[in-house]
Amino acid sequence: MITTTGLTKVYQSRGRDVTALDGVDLHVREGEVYGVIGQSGAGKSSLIRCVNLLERPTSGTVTVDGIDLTALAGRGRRAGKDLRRARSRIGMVFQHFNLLSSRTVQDNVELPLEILGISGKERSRKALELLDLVGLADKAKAYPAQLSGGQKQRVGIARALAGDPKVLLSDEATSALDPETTRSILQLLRDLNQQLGLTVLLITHEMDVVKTVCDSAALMRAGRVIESGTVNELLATPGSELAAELFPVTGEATGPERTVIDVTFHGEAATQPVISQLSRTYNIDISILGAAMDTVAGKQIGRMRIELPGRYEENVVPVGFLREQGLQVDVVDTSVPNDSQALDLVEEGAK
Ligand SMILES: Nc1ncnc2c1ncn2[C@@H]1O[C@H](COP(=O)(O)OP(=O)(O)OP(=O)(O)O)[C@@H](O)[C@H]1O
Repeated sequence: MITTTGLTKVYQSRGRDVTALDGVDLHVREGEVYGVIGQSGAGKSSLIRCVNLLERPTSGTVTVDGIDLTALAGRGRRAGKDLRRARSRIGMVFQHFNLLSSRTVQDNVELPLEILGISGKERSRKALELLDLVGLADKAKAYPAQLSGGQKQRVGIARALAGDPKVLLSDEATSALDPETTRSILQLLRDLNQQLGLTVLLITHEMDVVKTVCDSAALMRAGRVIESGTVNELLATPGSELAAELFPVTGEATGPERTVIDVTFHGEAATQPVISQLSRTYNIDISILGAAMDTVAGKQIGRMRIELPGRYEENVVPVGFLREQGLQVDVVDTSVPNDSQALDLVEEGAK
């Protein structure tokens, strides 16, 4: 639904170049909620502003729903007719809501419809329908100043949906909200995604947002995408930074000559008594250093950090046993062999 290829944005600032985006390739599938996470300055805002051509990229292309937006003329307020039409199919939600304080809630939602030249009666019907959808049917005549932050954001979302977009872009939509309101707004985005089949691209600096609502995620640093994939793929990728942050477990080895591993349990594996089987089969004592259960991307996942006696070379077979049970095993000490060397060792151990 959204594809960027080689997206680059270089700003001129006080006579020098600032590279905000450095060749970003992004693929957002139809109907998914895709989160881009990164620290301040990583380039997230530049990315979202380039995706709807509020900023014109220095190079690279942006395709939304099959239309190459970068091929259409203009940018920002000076967009040409074709670009404006394409942009009306992309809703945008802002961190600080950007509501007009002199207009009622209903008139705020009607604004994009006025710009599209829709008649008064039809505008009013559509705005009331959208306010009902976001749970604010009773606030149509209120003014933004009379609303809570969460209600203002609901109005922002209703306004973003006015042009029947297929894509919703969300720029830190929950950053100004308290945790409970954040949860309700994320739930609303999820509901809209499912009810309307809306594709959502959101940027955030909060890992909890990704954990709560995203099907896929990308990690940005210094204008580049460092990692990306579905949340489940990321969680199953050994060494993934996003996975470690989405689902951290801690715990230190209790002494030398120990092997510390993180075991991740997905789906069926979560209910198998693998740790006691491991202990019995190989007659080893296992210490649990840390553990957590959580719901990530709507699925129950468990992660446990355990310690086995002896160095890694002595534990190749038990580690292989865990992997055979369908568990993901990450060895915590980075001095251990890489995956293919580990596989050789498992094969040798099995002989
Ligand atoms: N209009 C601009 N002119 C010059 N430099 C800019 C401009 N906009 C952004 N930058 C620079 O580009 C880089 C990326 O900024 P951007 O706002 O895209 O990052 P971000 O990840 O969204 O950060 P934040 O969460 O703080 O908004 C930063 O170094 C920033 O200073």
